[in-house]
Amino acid sequence: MVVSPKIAPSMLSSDFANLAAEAKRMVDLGADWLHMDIMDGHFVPNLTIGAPVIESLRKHTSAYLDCHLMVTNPMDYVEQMGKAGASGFTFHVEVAKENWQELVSKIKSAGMRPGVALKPGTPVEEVYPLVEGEIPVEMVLVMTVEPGFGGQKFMPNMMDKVRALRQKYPTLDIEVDGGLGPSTIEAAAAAGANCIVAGSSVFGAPEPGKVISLLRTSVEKAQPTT
Ligand SMILES: O=C(CO)[C@H](O)[C@H](O)COP(=O)(O)O
Ligand SMILES: [Fe+2]
Repeated sequence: MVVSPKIAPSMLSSDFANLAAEAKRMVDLGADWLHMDIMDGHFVPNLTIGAPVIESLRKHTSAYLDCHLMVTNPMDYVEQMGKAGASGFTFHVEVAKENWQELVSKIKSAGMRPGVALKPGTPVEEVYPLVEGEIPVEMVLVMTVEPGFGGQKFMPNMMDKVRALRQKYPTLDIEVDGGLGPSTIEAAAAAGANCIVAGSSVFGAPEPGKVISLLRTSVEKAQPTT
């Protein structure tokens, strides 16, 4: 297998009042990562959680916290997110055109894994320099909905971006986020995505563990065997 599947339930769809228990439930059901959506009410028209919640959650889990920062000034969050115990720090390319090199370097120095995300309207070519940089990002997150809210409809035309990335970077972690579930995973896996964020399809299912394992099996089946 060239790249390993990472199934990341989006905690945005969890019961925030019981976050520690929800995180444990997802890990016990087979989640590889926990996807944490940080929104500032400015980059996107919604406000969620920040470093204090990551810090609280970190006391209850050793899971990989895959933090997706939908914020206008990601640089302002690096230090606090690192101290809070975030594992991955994925910022949006749309707000890091000038300073991405410094940002990636600071994310690494703060002990986190850097990733870059792109909105549906952003051309995939914009992230190539970040993947090929002197200090490269280690994951690209292709948004398959407009960022801001869970429960939206998957945009299949975003798979062209995933295909282009996979063709260019065979071992890169490529994450898809938004509207992923049993009815859309085949398209994403066939295009080459290996990190799968799923919120409403997991938390809304009668048996979330079955959805997690279905997502994993789809990614495994789509991988080349050599
Ligand atoms: O980044 C996000 C929204 O901006 C969420 O991670 C995403 O929407 C997950 O939710 P769902 O699987 O329900 O679409
Ligand atoms: Fe997300």
